[in-house]
Amino acid sequence: MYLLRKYRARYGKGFIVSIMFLMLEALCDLLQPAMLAKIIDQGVVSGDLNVVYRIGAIMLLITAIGAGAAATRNLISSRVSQQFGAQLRGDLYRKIQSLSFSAIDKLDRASLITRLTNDVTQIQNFVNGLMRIFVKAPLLGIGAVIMAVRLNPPLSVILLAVVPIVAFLIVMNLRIGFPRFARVQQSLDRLNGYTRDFLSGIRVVKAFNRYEDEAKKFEVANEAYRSANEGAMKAMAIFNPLIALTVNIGIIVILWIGGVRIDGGHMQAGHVVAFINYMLQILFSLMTITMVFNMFVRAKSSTTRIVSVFQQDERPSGSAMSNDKAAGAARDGYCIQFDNVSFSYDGVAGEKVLHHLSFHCKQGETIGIIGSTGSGKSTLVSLIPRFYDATGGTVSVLGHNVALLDPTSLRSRIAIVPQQAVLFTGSVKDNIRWGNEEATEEQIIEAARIASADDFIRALPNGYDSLVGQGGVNFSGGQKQRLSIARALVRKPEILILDDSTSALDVLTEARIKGALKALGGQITTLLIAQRITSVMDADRILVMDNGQLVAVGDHGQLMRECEVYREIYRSQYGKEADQHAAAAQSI
Ligand SMILES: Nc1ncnc2c1ncn2[C@@H]1O[C@H](COP(=O)(O)OP(=O)(O)OP(=O)(O)O)[C@@H](O)[C@H]1O
Repeated sequence: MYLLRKYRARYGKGFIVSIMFLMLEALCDLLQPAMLAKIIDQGVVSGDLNVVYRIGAIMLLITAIGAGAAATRNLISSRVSQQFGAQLRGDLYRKIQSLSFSAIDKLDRASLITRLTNDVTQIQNFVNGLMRIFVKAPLLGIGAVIMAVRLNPPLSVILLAVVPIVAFLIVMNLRIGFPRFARVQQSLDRLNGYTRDFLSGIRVVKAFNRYEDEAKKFEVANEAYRSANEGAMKAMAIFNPLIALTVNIGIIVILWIGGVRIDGGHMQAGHVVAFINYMLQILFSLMTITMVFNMFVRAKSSTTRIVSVFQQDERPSGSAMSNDKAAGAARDGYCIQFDNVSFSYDGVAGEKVLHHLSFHCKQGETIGIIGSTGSGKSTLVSLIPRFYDATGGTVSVLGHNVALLDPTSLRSRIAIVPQQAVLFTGSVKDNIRWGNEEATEEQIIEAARIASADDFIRALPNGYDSLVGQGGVNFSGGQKQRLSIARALVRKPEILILDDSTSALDVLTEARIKGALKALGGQITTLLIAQRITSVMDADRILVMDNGQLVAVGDHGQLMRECEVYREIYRSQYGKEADQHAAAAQSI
């Protein structure tokens, strides 16, 4: 119903025109057996060739009209269903892009791919089926019953026995088929999930020689998919022949009774032929209805899956951020401020990942964030661009409470370089420009220079026009990170978040990038998450995270004197010398 309402206005007209041609086609089909009866009874049996020619010509004309209607209907239905499918796929894609991060976390990525491809195709096929055969089948079925009753009321009693049995078989088929087709979709999701995991981790699989295990996992999923499909097909394989058998028994009974009645002079041979034709039309329509109901069952489970995406929460909304860059910061002097912030991925009642954090930083400062793995560093920075909303306390950017800001407007001020560098297929230049479509050639080169990427890009055979393979396969981890940093810088952000995105760089290159950022003279406020203590040592201030708590804030010297967690991290990375360094720091 949801999809029907959404697309009725746009495709309703084409759908109705197609159905009208379909009705014309069904009418032509229905007239044929009655005319055939006339040819046999009035022409062939009485040897009147004129009747044969006259009615034969009319039959030809009706056939031509039917064929013309079928061709037109085919053209319209194909166009309407293709356009509908393309729009549904596009709308779903846009919806997925607009989903909030929590909604994306809830939906399995592999299942999103199946929804965008297979599920949309199922619905598109069903819509096409509706316009091609579905409406024709009941029309033809009901029309054939009416024509048969008009032709010979006593013989049509046989229909009274056949039709209810077949209707019962169809209902049973649907009841058994629906859960089976739903299982087919679920197993396809799992198969897609394994395929995606395997392909994205193919290097690791090869490095660990895990082909066999991965192949086995795939086989299990593949086998489950096969068995689910087989189960669904079995239901069809049993019921369709049962329906055909019932109708064929009906035909035999007609032939038998018809023969007796012709012998007794109560019926003409042409009527029996026409009656059998109508019976075959009824069989065709019932078989078609079963087939389309099966399509309906698949389309219904696909529709449920697609509608559940459409009903997910979208990105939160809010008011646009003032364009006056200084205005916000001037109000309280802080670029970023966390005030008693708590957060849980499962809403207010869920287990907290961040506990009552409070800190602030001024415009142009560099803030290092360090802490053990899983301590909440990435979660903390993801609250700044409103990827998630804090479940307690307030996060402010340039003096504005982010919970009241429009995320697009807020994110236009922020650039984030994620842990996993993501590159797209295209040229190096395109990849950097992706951060800011309006960036000039000079700005791209400048961003690459600050990110220490300019040298290696120029050394490539085609420089900035060199091609990046899918997922950046032809670049090293450090090169990918530098290109990602350049992409972030070309946005000219006020806030730059580097989420462990210098981990693949050697210390020297990392120092060069930090030096170049510093040389920008405080235009950018930088939050730098790092595992290596050397990465954050020279930051203006360092936040030390432990188990979702902010245990200390200070510069390196201060933390070495006052923070045991920080000293512990230092010790773990510097070994024995660390204690001497710590002692020296404490004496400062
Ligand atoms: N999308 C998510 N849904 C649910 N829990 C999550 C999600 N992302 C992270 N977590 C959980 O939140 C906690 C903090 O994770 P986070 O990624 O912020 O830590 P981190 O300090 O950045 O770790 P690392 O240094 O390993 O990247 C972890 O317990 C993690 O399992």
